[in-house]
Amino acid sequence: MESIPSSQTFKCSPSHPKHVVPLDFNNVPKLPDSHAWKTTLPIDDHQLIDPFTEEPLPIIDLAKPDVFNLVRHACEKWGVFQVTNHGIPVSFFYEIECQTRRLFSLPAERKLLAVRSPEGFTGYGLPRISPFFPKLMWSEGFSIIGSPVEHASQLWPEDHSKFCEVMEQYQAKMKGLSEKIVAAMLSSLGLTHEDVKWFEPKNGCDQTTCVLQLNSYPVCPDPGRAMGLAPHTDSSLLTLLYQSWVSGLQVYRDGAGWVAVEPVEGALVVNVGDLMHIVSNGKFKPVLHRAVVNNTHHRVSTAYFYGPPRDVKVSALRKLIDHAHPPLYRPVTWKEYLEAKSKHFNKALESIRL
Ligand SMILES: O=C(O)CCC(=O)C(=O)O
Ligand SMILES: [Fe+2]
Repeated sequence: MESIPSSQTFKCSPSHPKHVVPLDFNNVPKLPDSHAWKTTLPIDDHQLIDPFTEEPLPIIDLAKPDVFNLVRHACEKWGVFQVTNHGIPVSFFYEIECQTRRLFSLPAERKLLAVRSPEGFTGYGLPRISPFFPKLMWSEGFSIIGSPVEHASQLWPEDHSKFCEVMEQYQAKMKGLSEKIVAAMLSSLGLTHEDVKWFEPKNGCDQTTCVLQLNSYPVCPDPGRAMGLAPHTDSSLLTLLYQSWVSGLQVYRDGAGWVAVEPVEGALVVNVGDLMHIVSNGKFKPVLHRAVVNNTHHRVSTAYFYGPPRDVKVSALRKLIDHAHPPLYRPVTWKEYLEAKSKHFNKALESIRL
C-alpha cells in the first residue's frame, strides 16, 4: 500500500515563481523533468472500497427518506460522497463538458491570451496549489467567478456567448444545489434554519463569491510518474464536482490509502471543505483528494466551490459547542481563510486552531 505521498511532506514555502503558465501538452512527447514527480505513483495502487470496513464510497439518492442519516455518516466517515437524483439533467452535464473540452482544445497560444494575472483569481493557468510543490502538475485550469465574458472574449472574440451562457447557468444550478446539500448536512447534525441564518442573502443582496473551476488533464506520456492534481483539501464549505466519464479522482482514507471515486453517470461528487469542518466543529472531515492522469483519455472536470457570503465570519455553530466540545478554530471569513491557505497550505487549519 502506498504511503501518503506528499500532504505531510510538501513544503509550505512556494518554490516556483507564481506566474508560470501551463505546458503546451500536445507538443510534449516525453514527460519533462519539471513534471516528473520523484516517487513513482502507482496509479493502479488504489481500491474501490475501504479495505477495513469493506464499505464502498457512499452514493446518496437525494430523494431517499433517510437522506440525513446517510449524509451525516458520509461526512463523518469519508468527507466525500456522490449524489444522484439532484434535479440536474444529464444533458446539462454534457453541455458543460462540451464547452469545457472546447476551451481546452484551443491551441496553447490562444489559451495564453486569457491567462490569469499574478494577482488575479480568474482565467487560464496552472493549478493554484502549484507553488507548494517541487514539481509541476499535468493539468491546466480555467477559473470563473460570475460572468466569464472578460476572458472568454479573449479566447473567442466572435463566438463566446454560448460558452458564457452555459457557464452562468451552471453556476446558478450549482449554487441552488449547494444550498440544499449544506442544509442537509447541517440538519443531519440537528440544526435548524434558525441556527444557520448566515448563509442566506442579506437585504436581498447575495454576496457569495463562489468559484467555478474547469480542470483539464491531457493524455500523458508517462502517467505513472506524473501528477494531475496533487493532494489537497478544498477551502470551501463544500465542493460539487462533475468528473465526466474518465476516472482520475482519488480520496485518501486514513490507514487504508487512496480510494478511487469512479464516475457514475449524472452523479456529482460532494467534497466536504475546510470551512464545513470549522462550522461543524470538527465533526465533518475535509477530504484529502488528488487526481491522477492516464495515457489514453483527455479528462476534464468542473469543480464548483461553494462558500459563505464574503463578510461572514465562519465559526463553529453554537449548538455544537459545550464544555466537552469547545470551539476548535477561531472565526474567519472565507477571504481570511484563503489568505491563510495561500500562506500555510495544508497547515492552514492548524494556523487558526484555538
Ligand atoms: O479533477 C478532479 O477530479 C479533482 C478536482 C479538484 O480537486 C479541484 O479542482 O479542487
Ligand atoms: Fe479539490
